Amino acid sequence: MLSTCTCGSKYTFDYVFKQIAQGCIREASPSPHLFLSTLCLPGTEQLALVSPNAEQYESLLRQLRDRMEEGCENHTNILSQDPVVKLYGGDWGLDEKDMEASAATVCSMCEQLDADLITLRERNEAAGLVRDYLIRRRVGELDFLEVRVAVVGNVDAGKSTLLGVLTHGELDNGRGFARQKLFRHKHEMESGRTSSVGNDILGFDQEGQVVNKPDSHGGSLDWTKICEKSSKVITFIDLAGHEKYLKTTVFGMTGHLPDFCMLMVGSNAGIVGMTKEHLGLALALNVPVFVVVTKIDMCPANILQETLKLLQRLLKSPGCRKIPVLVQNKDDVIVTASNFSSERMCPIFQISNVTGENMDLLKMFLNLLSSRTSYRDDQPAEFQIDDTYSVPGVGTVVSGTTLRGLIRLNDTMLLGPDPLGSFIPIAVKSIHRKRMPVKEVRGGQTASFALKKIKRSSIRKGMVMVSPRLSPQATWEFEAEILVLHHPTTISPRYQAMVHCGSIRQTATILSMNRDCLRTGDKALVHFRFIKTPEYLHCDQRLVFREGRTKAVGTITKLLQSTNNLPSNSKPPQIKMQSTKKAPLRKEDGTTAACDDVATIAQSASPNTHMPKSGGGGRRRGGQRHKGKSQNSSTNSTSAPSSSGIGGC
Ligand SMILES: Nc1nc2c(ncn2[C@@H]2O[C@H](COP(=O)(O)OP(=O)(O)OP(=O)(O)O)[C@@H](O)[C@H]2O)c(=O)[nH]1
Repeated sequence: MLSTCTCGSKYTFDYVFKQIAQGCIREASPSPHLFLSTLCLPGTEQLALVSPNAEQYESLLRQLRDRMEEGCENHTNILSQDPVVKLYGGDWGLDEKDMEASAATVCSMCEQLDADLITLRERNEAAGLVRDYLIRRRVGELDFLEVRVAVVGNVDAGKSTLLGVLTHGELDNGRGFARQKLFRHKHEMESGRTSSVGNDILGFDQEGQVVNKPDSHGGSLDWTKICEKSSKVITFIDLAGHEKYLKTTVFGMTGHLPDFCMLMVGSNAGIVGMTKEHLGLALALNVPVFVVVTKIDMCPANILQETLKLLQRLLKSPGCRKIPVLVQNKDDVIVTASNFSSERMCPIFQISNVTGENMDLLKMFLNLLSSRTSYRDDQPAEFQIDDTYSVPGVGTVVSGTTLRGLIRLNDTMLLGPDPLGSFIPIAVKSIHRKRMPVKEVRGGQTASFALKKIKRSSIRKGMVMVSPRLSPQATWEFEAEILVLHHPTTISPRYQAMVHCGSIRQTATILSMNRDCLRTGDKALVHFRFIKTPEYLHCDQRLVFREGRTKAVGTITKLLQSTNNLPSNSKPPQIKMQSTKKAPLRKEDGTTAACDDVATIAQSASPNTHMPKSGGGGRRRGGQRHKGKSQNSSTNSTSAPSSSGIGGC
């Protein structure tokens, strides 16, 4: 039987959070987790799952379906929500017979909903058995649930090492062994520093077991095999910890649309360098954060305690308003994972990449995470481009994230905006998802498309491919409500800084604002204008506005000046970019590409094409920084005002 019905009772989210904040999270009963995961019938105090009548069964089934489709408008399609159900008796615990009967009922409901019932944990309480189950919907043979996790933290926090350990299943030696498998470039091998956005994948099968099996020669990973065997794939967006790569890290956080952010902190170093900066970025973009404290094997106990104390203080501070929860056992994992998307809870893991301590808890947590993106196939499709490639024998390939809708092979989409704000019809020649050729992709999934009859130089990051149903418009000017997080002096009209919004990264000028000038902590409605090209924007999109140490975050409130958006069949004006002739496969920033899917596209087109070895994902290296610089300083043909407003009021 399921627990006492708690719907509509005092166990609200606030109550749950208060309980957690007061350290009552592991109270025997009532557990906050039960509130979130219990199925109940209205007006029933206790509910028999042992032998429900037809009406009860129908009601339970409906609730379970709703839980699985939570957050999805109209429920016309399924969100990848994996609910956790706890089976226990009214006084905490069931005898074995009732437990089996209850489990059989839930199992039959799962069958009806085409889902699997996975045992997470079983324990014996004073009054009997208690079991936690994960209910995971089944996916097609070549399909899998996708969750994106951005990995941030200061230099040397152990980001690349943890990803190496997780994805390759081999512990580190404390001297950079595990991260070697992820580095693809000589300068990274030499400096031990990540310099740009990398992708690594970790697959879980239906039972929640890791499927990654590195090749015994060289330790590379076969992404296609991982995806074939997985029902859930976690894509780690590995970001650079060094301040000089902050712009690339911001791009990774805005352009790669992470569902969650894993903030890494070296226990011996503590909250240093970029830690607060990265945490602030995740908060500004409303990305739920969990913290992983590394190197507990080499950290004296008092230093570790000090780091944890400071971390908890930071998370609870008015700026963060998080509820830190130290994860110490499977119970905590289940509680935090089921409540995580609420954004306020912040689980803290303490791990060692060298001894592997608590790695199982972290893996269990990752397996329980659900994507935050809901999708419906009937929505008009939108795809945002975060990189472009030239693939010999194939042509132009774009990679990015499907924001909504469904894109099928041979669909005609509108690609744009070009510098004049136009969108041109374009046919999708082939689609790859995590290096696997597929026939379609939907909202929330990353993909690469080979496009017909278009030069790579006509495409740039920040462009979109959208359904013609949307009649897209490009925007030069927009209004946003912004909050200045930091500026050394004052910001006034004509100030220019880089706007990061989705995969858009372009300098914009402040034309006007509803205050004379802005200082750190000020909020204002600000009128912006892009300096180079119009962009495809939406109201309510989050943005980051930054230049050096100046930082502001905000939300777009109005699109002000749109361009003529009629799809033009004329050849789009080409943006001046680097030549693509020399290298077999070149990225937009001129470095050799090793994109997830592009490698496969290239190989399928021409087996002799030289590509970096697979494994650990494609790494994109430092060029973005220089590219961004040139963008910043590029001359502008529009009527945008000059940048003389910097700092002056
Ligand atoms: N003893 C010990 N050493 C660790 C642990 N995790 C990482 N290291 C070591 O710490 C060093 C830095 O780790 P990295 O993974 O390169 O750090 P990073 O955060 O990716 O650094 P950037 O890429 O520059 O941002 C390496 O020498 C690792 O071997 C750990 O849990 N215990």
